Amino acid sequence: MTNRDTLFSAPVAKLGDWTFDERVAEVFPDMIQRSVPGYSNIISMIGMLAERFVQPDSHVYDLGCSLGAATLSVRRNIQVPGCKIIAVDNSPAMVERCRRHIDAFRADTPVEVIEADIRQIPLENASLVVLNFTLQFLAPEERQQLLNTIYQGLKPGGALVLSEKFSFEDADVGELLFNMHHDFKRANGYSELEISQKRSMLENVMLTDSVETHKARLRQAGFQHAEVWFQCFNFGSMVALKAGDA
Ligand SMILES: C[S@@+](CC[C@H](N)C(=O)[O-])C[C@H]1O[C@@H](n2cnc3c(N)ncnc32)[C@H](O)[C@@H]1O
Ligand SMILES: O=C(O)C(=O)C[C@]1(C(=O)O)C=C[C@@H](O)C=C1
Repeated sequence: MTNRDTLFSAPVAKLGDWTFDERVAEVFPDMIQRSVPGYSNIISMIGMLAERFVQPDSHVYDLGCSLGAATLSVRRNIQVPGCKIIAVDNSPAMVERCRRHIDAFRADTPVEVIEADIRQIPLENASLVVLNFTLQFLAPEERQQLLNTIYQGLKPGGALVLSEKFSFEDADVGELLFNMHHDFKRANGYSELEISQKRSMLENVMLTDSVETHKARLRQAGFQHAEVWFQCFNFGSMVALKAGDA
């Protein structure tokens, strides 16, 4: 059973900044499905990427895991000895539901769900790191440091999956894709009021980058290869690779 997102269907007198609180966590599966074009494809394909990249006796990190959708997709798709998935989120409401959600399914690979800030956790022995629509919620000046830490925590041959809402260097394309995203939300039953109230709440807390900016940061962190593997309108996912042992 998923609850329908009607959080912003009535006018809100004082719109504050966006937070991942109890009310958002309660409707999150419906909200993200109706807000992010391609979300369920990305979740399924993260499982396929896991099948290819997860190494024995290594860690998988799901950073900003929310309710654990990417973690579950990874876990469903790997049969690797000695592997552990570490799912991290700093929203207590998300973490509590994530633990229940993960425990509802049986599987061999252990999952540790940690309530913590992803800017502060140590990363080690990783073969796969997932940042599925999370980096965009860090302040832009903090993004490089996290990517550096991820690169250093990855084993040779490891990969980072980085999904984001993108901005575009070409203003006309940017406007088209922004409008297509709004069409997508309308087609999924969101009203103009819901769309504009959410947009204004996200304005200060979700600052998007272009694919070019992401690539430059990934290169700077040390990743030898990075490319977009999925895109729908202004949402997409990149994969960045750390070279294997020579
Ligand atoms: C859009 S959601 C991610 C969706 C999720 N990865 C999925 O695939 O369903 C962003 C998540 O990042 C978390 N988050 C944002 N900043 C964080 C931080 N500094 N440390 C830990 N979690 C953070 C939020 O609490 C939220 O649950
Ligand atoms: O840009 C928007 O309108 C969004 O709704 C995006 C977005 C996201 O990309 O994380 C923002 C918050 C919610 O977690 C779901 C989707």
